[in-house]
Amino acid sequence: MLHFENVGLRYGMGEEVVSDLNFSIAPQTFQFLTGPSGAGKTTLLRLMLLSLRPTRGTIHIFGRDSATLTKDELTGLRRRIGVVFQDFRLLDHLTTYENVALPLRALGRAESSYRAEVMELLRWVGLGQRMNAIPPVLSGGEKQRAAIARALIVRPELLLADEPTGNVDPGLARRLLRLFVELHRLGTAVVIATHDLQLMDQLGFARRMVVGDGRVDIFEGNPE
Ligand SMILES: Nc1ncnc2c1ncn2[C@@H]1O[C@H](COP(=O)(O)OP(=O)(O)OP(=O)(O)O)[C@@H](O)[C@H]1O
Repeated sequence: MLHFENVGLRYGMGEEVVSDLNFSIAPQTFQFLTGPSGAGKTTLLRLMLLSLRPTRGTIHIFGRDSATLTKDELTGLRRRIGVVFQDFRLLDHLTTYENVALPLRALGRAESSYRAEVMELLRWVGLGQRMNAIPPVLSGGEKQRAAIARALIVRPELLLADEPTGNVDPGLARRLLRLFVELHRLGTAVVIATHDLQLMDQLGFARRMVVGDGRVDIFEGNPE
């Protein structure tokens, strides 16, 4: 579903942050993206989302060469991707419930068809009591969980998450990881950027993509 061929990226006139990347993300797979701070994990996630264009090489997404996509086509493809970024990007004037329901509303679904589903997911991520709160009054960890719920609610084909358990305690991190695994089992390809070795060790089957020195080394997980 996602294929990088000789991809390189530099910001402005700087050195290449990543060079000659060649890898694929297959449907229904689970991978961690890891590596030292500043190695290029966020850059790689932004390339996968096509919010950054490679300075060289090609990226194929859902079978299409990203360089040939029109703006509308790009918007259509992005709807198939769930994203959790470090700055959450919640809408401050909407409640937590409304933020999470937004992608379903955008798909034209009637509220009666998704209300119970949204509430169940919010309870699962520990926001059952915060459904009517607006993001400015949520803690960092609560915002992060709202952003995760919003990314998961449409069961995207591809999920890209940047440090999704960075602001929560270990118990909740394990619970959120279970949610990502469940999504994967339902058919989503999951990419989680993390520094958390303990978290990665909990999923022996997950592939590890280690970013460093501009390259990505891939270590396959154990068979499930
Ligand atoms: N918009 C930008 N303009 C210029 N340089 C950038 C930009 N964004 C990132 N960089 C540089 O690119 C490199 C990779 O950054 P990136 O944020 O992808 O790393 P990271 O592995 O996600 O780091 P962290 O783990 O600290 O979040 C760093 O040297 C960073 O300073």
